[in-house]
Amino acid sequence: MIELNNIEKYHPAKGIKHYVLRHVSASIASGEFVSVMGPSGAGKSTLLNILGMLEEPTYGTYHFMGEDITSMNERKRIELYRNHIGFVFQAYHLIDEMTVQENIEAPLIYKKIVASERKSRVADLLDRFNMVAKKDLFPSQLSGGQQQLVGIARALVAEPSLILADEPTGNLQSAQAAEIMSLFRKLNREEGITIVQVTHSEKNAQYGNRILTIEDGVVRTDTPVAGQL
Ligand SMILES: Nc1ncnc2c1ncn2[C@@H]1O[C@H](COP(=O)(O)OP(=O)(O)OP(=O)(O)O)[C@@H](O)[C@H]1O
Repeated sequence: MIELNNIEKYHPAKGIKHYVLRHVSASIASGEFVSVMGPSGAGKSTLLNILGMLEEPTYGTYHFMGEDITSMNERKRIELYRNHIGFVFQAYHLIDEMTVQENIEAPLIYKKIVASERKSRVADLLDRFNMVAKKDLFPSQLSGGQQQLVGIARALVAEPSLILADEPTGNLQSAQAAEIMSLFRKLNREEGITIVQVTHSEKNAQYGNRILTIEDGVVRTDTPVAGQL
């Protein structure tokens, strides 16, 4: 599903190249659940943003589902993103002025999906996540764990093949974090959704099948998880 070949990313500042990623090559197969770990500032979020087409690498190539993203025009890239990728953020990034229901529905409006289909998909997700009673509340009226469930429902509503999650439980208590990780495991195992998450938590990383560690922009280790949770 994902093939990164010799990816480099730097930000020029005062004539000096500040490298964030160097010589990153990696492949992720469909159906995997991969955790990206490493110290603060190592380049994890940058890597995830490149995978999610939110940032472009300075050099190297990125193939997603067989297509070369690095040489693709923006319109096609956005279409590929909308059809295949769901992003989950640490800080949820919900729209404060929209209700739970409207937040979940938003990606379908961008995809120009008709209202009846939108309503039915949103209703299914609300039901699945036990949030029917909360559908008319605003994000500020929910707990952190509930807000993240809405964030995940919004990522799922367009039926993505890949979920990218940047510290999805970073703002949550451990019980809520475990609930979110169990949900990811279920989506991965039962629905075959590929997941790549950035995490600082050893425990969260054990829910996946593989751990990539990054240090100073370089992939240091790539190891399977023994005794996956
Ligand atoms: N637009 C930018 N301009 C200059 N430097 C940047 C920019 N974006 C990121 N960086 C630098 O790139 C490096 C990697 O950032 P990144 O957010 O990918 O790290 P991270 O591993 O996700 O860190 P954390 O765990 O703290 O979130 C950091 O040193 C950061 O300061």
